[in-house]
Amino acid sequence: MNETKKFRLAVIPGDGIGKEVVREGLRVLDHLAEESNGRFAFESDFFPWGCEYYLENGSMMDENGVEKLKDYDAIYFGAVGFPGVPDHISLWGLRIAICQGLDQWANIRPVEFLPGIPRRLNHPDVDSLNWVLIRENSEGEYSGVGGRNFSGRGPGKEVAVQSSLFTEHGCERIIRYAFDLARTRKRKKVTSVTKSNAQQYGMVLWDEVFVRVSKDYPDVETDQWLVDAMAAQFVLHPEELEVVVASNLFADILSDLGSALSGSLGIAASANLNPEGRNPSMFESVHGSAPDIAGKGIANPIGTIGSASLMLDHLGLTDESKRLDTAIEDTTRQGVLTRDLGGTYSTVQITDAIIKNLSEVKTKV
Ligand SMILES: NC(=O)C1=CN([C@@H]2O[C@H](COP(=O)(O)OP(=O)(O)OC[C@H]3O[C@@H](n4cnc5c(N)ncnc54)[C@H](O)[C@@H]3O)[C@@H](O)[C@H]2O)C=CC1
Ligand SMILES: CC(=O)C(=O)O
Ligand SMILES: [K+]
Ligand SMILES: [Mn+2]
Repeated sequence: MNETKKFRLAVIPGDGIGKEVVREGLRVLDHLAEESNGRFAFESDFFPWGCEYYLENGSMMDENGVEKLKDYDAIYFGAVGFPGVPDHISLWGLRIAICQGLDQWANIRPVEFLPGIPRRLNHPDVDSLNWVLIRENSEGEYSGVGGRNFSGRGPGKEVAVQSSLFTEHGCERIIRYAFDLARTRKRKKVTSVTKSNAQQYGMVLWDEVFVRVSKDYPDVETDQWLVDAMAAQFVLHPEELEVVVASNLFADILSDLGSALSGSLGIAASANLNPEGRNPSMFESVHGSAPDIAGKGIANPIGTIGSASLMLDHLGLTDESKRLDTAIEDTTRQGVLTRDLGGTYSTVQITDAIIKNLSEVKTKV
């Protein structure tokens, strides 16, 4: 018998429902490893980083936390943020620290319309819709450039500066990524989203790079939109969307819109990739820690389980990834849904159903 292929995972459940949904994702991964009969295995190390850790230790993660993560094949992440710690401290101290620290510059956020889910979008093609948002994940509006409390100003006269930073290199690599991805899809089309009428420096640079790079891909159709109109396009003409590339902030907002249109924020998966493979990539749901429903056992685990599927694919376990996607689809088609989708099933029951369906699709794919 061949030697077992071992994958080392860094698991960071984080805060709120992050902990509840990562637990479920790991059950699915363990199930897949078990039924592989020793073909592969996951070795998971847990990192208790998050808001509780911050309240005890004064930082969101270990001082050399990002360095520690470099030893792993992949990072499986829940969500970060909880009342008691300001959101900008928790987000910058953990998720952004990891994404920027490990140069995970491509955030892939598919928008998928699963079967059996009440439709929020009244569109004739709704059952066949799917597109993918490519979010620039290293700079732009989340570059952290700015400041507050400039000297000489008293109460009531504060000034804050929050700048966006766009580099030609940063724009080019994410735009090329989008074009390369488009070439693998049925419809070869990339839509670029900016706001270069009002943001006349960084976004104009982005537009120029987009036009230049597009010339290397004459086989790929292109489209350019301003973000306000694109928000409407998501609702009015989603059949026009295939690969959509946008800046850090714009794609962040558009991905929540896309997931809501497809049913719920709870079903959206994502991958934070370092495409060169110099550092591990990180897989997490699109949603946050949802303090409003944390601890109730009702969070939808599909976004995080779907992110495990993206991780499997990234690790070369492509059959397992496809089977997991099929099992998720079977589960929603059977009407096994959490409350955010109008169902009554718990977080754990959704996972139970996915695992059961996995056993049934073993022979199908
Ligand atoms: N990548 C990350 O770790 C992210 C962290 N956050 C943080 O999360 C915290 C809460 O942020 P919010 O703006 O409330 O966004 P959120 O995504 O946590 O929640 C928004 C709404 O969607 C619902 N929801 C989200 N995920 C769900 C799921 N799996 N199942 C059912 N319902 C779900 C929540 O109950 C809430 O009503 C903040 O601290 C924020 O900074 C927000 C987004 C991403
Ligand atoms: C922070 C956040 O909202 C996101 O990464 O989607
Ligand atoms: K998340
Ligand atoms: Mn977001």
